[in-house]
Formats: sequence, C-alpha cells, structure tokens
Amino acid sequence: MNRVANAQAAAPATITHKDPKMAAQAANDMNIVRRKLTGYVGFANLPNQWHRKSVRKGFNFNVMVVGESGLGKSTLVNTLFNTSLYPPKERKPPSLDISKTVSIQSISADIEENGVRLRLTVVDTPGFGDFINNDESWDPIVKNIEQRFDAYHEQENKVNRMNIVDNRIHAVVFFIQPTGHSLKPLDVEVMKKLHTKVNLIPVIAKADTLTDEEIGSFKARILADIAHHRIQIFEGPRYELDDEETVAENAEIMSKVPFAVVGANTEVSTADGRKVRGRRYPWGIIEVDNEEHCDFVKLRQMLIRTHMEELKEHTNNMLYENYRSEKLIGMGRKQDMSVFKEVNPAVKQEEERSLHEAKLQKMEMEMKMVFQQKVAEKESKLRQSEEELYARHREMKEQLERQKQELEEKKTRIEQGRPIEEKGKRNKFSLR
Ligand SMILES: Nc1nc2c(ncn2[C@@H]2O[C@H](COP(=O)(O)OP(=O)(O)OP(=O)(O)O)[C@@H](O)[C@H]2O)c(=O)[nH]1
Repeated sequence: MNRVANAQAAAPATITHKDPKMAAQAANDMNIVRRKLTGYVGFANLPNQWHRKSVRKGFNFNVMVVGESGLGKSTLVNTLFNTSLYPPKERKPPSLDISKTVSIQSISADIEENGVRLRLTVVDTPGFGDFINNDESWDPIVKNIEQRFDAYHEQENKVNRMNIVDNRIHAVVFFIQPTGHSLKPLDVEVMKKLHTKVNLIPVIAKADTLTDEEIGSFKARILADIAHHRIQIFEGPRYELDDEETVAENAEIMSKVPFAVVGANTEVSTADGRKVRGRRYPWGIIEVDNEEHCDFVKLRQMLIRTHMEELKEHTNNMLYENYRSEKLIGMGRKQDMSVFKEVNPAVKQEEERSLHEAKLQKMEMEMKMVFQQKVAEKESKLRQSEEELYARHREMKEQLERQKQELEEKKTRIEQGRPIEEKGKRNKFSLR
C-alpha cells in the first residue's frame, strides 16, 4: 500500500469552496455528508490503477512526416525514437516522370522504455514535392489522412467497439527546406490543405546548414507567413491549474516553433572525449542532443514527453469530430455542436449559482404573494365578525333598553296602585 495513498485517505473527504456562500449553497444542493475517513478506503489508488491499465494496454502514436525528398525525414524519425525504424535506403536517380504520384509508406514498431510499451507508426510521404508540376501532389496525403478518419468512424459504428484500433494521424511533422528565405508557395498550399485535419508541427530541416542568425530570421519569416495565410499549427494548450514550472516549460517549447532540427543516427567523438549523436564537420561537431546546437531536444520533448496525449486528444476531440460532423452534414444529418462545448468549471459554477439565486427569488415572491393573500382573507373575516359583533351588541342593547322601559312602566303602575297587566293580555283587551 503506498504511503501517498494512505496520507490522502486520512484527509477529510469533502469538497471545499473558497467563497463561504458558495460552499453553503453547494452543500445544500448536493446534500454532502462531511465526514473524516476513519480508515483507508482506497480511492486514492485510482491514479495507480489507471497507470497500471495504461501500461498493460500500451500506447500508440501515429506520426506522419511530410516534406521534400532528401530533407532528412527518415533520419530524424530514427533519431527521435532512438531506433532504426527505417532501413538504410538505396538512392535512385531522381525521376522526372511528371505523371508519378507520391506514394505513402507506413512503418510500425513496438518500442519499450522502462516497461512502457509504445506502438509507434510513422507514415512517410517520400517524393513529395519532387515533380516539375506539383499541383495536387498533396492529394494522396490528404486522402490518406481522411481514409484513416473513415476507418476509425467505421469501427465506432460497429456493434463490437471493444477493440478499436486508432490509426488516425496524431501529428504531422512538416519539413521545411532550409532555404533561409520564407515558405515556398507549395509549402503554404500543402499546409492549408492539412491544418484542419491534423496537428501541424513545422520544422526547419537540416538546420546545420544555416547560421544562428539565419535560423532566427528564417523562423520569423516562416511564422509571419503562417499567420498571414491563417494556417493553424499545433499549440500546446494552457491549463489554469498548470504549475509555474509546466507553464514555463511549455512556453519554452512553443518559443522554438518552427523547430530547427538536425538528425543523425551515428555517434561521433567530441574533442573532449564524449560520444555524442551528431554530425562531424571540418570546423567541429553538431550535437543533435545539445540544445545550444539545435531544437531537436525541444521537438522530441513536445512530441514524446510533454504533448503526446494532447496531440492525440486534439486529434480526437477537435480534428476528427470536425471531420465527422462535416461528413454527416454532407450526408444531410446535423450535429448538435453544443455537446462539444468546452465547460469552464468556474463559469459553470457561477451559472448554477445565479440560476439557484433566481429560483430562490421566485420562491420568495410566490411565498410573499401567498402570505399577502392569506392576510387579506383573514382581515376580511375579522372585519365581518367585527360587524356581526357590533350588530349583536346593538340588538342586545336595544333589548335591554326595551326591558328597562317595561320595568320602569311596571314600577310606575305599582307606585300608582294600578294592577300590572300582562303585555299580551292588555293588548288583547284593548283590541276588544
Ligand atoms: N546536413 C544534414 N544532413 C542530413 C540531416 N539529416 C539527414 N541528412 C542527410 O540527408 C540525406 C537524406 O536523409 P533521409 O533521412 O534519407 O531523407 P528523407 O527525407 O527521408 O528522404 P526521402 O525518404 O527520400 O524523402 C542523408 O544523406 C542524410 O544523412 C541533417 O540534419 N543535416
């Protein structure tokens, strides 16, 4: 049993709010029973269960490399994953056959690090941009990406969805020729075709052929071109709960885009006796794993260490969903986009709070109205019984007055010695 889990288990299982009003309301709404756990329950172990399950299942990551032939795509992929994914190539004389289209190659390899398995698939687009007329040369690439979305969609629609294989492209590393000028029209064209379907990660290939100053100004021009043509490149998301270190690390990675990369699979010895992966030149050695020499480390960090899950999530939640809903709309069905609305917990809580307040206000109004109605009814009843009492009082008073008068009459008769007549009888005689 792990120590962190125990420490967490001892903590009270309560939800806390900074605002006491909200806390009280939340407690009312959810009817939370606040109590300290007396022993180890075990839910603190959930992340460990998740970790074990993920490790057992393994991960998969599909990356596509796009760029002209000979820009070092295969070399960089091998350098990235520290494996010989691509066998050495036999070079053929350049073909000038304009009817030839680009062919797509997909190579998968299971690689393992510290017991974590990763099925890596690299989709290469050799020969891209090699022709005299490159019009529509991006077509096979776009089709390949769409076919992968379609295949995934088909699996989702099957009765048994237990073993869905995700062959969708999670990232496209887009190789830019180190011309030092700006993006070529073909680069712009291809990027525009791809950016709504994949996470685009632009890299300056063979950066060792440019000086630091040239790389700096080349990067600025590429970014200006990308902004001008409104091309969406992948940006790591920022989360409110990210700690300062993560924010700084992500900012550092993003500041290097487009990554100026150098690929090399062979080890060379440095003047101070170190063995490094790099390229030897008459003037010195370029080390691929040295951040002062190129941005390879930052690219690898983004792809593998920090943003692999974000790339997969963005592919699934945004790119694939957009593709899927567009396809369904094309087939005459409508997608309710509100289901993909991102929910900000703070905004949601505020919305719920104002809804609750409005409900309370309505209830208070209704209660006031009922109360006023009851008071009015009571008042009218009281008025009525007051009037009745007055009437009775008046009647009794009149009756007493009459009795008093009769007694006065009797008294006078007795004093005068006259007989006392019954009222009814006298009346009887007098009638005669
Ligand atoms: N100067 C320099 N050369 C490189 C670099 N990366 C690869 N190369 C060399 O460039 C040549 C082509 O490399 P590949 O990795 O085969 O290029 P590719 O883009 O995969 O080529 P295709 O598959 O034909 O499209 C090889 O001779 C590599 O040694 C680099 O960063 N700098």
